[in-house]
Amino acid sequence: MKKPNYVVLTKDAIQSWTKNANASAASIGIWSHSRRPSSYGETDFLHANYEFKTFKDTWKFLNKVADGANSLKHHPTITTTYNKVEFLLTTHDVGHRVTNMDIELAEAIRKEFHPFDKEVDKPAFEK
Ligand SMILES: C[C@H](O)[C@H](O)[C@H]1CNC2=NC(N)=NC(=O)C2=N1
Repeated sequence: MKKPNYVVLTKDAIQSWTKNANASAASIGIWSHSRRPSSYGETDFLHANYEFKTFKDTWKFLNKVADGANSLKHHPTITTTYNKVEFLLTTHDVGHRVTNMDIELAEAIRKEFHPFDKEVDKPAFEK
């Protein structure tokens, strides 16, 4: 399969994206950039946690994300338990760095979350 032209992003470029993305988020769906050792060596990734009202909503969302990832040909690492979802986004093809494709996928995830955003009870001070 043909691979996209990946652009490995600088720390500053990633930071400016997370800052902008998080400006409109409350406590759910905050994106951050981290680096940690893994079995592949150092791994750079974008990270976020999401929360839903029900298990059913969680999987409605996850199925949309799966469709989006398939279209983009870029796939997230997902950990999910009941109403919680954790994403790790990194680009394997360039040695586990954060690229333009991770940002595109993160944007697709953020978009899919919109219909669910209002449903989750937020602490009173955030309402
Ligand atoms: C050929 C195909 O597009 C590539 O193997 C894609 C598939 N999905 C991918 N997903 C992620 N997260 N990183 C990749 O490097 C990657 N590569």
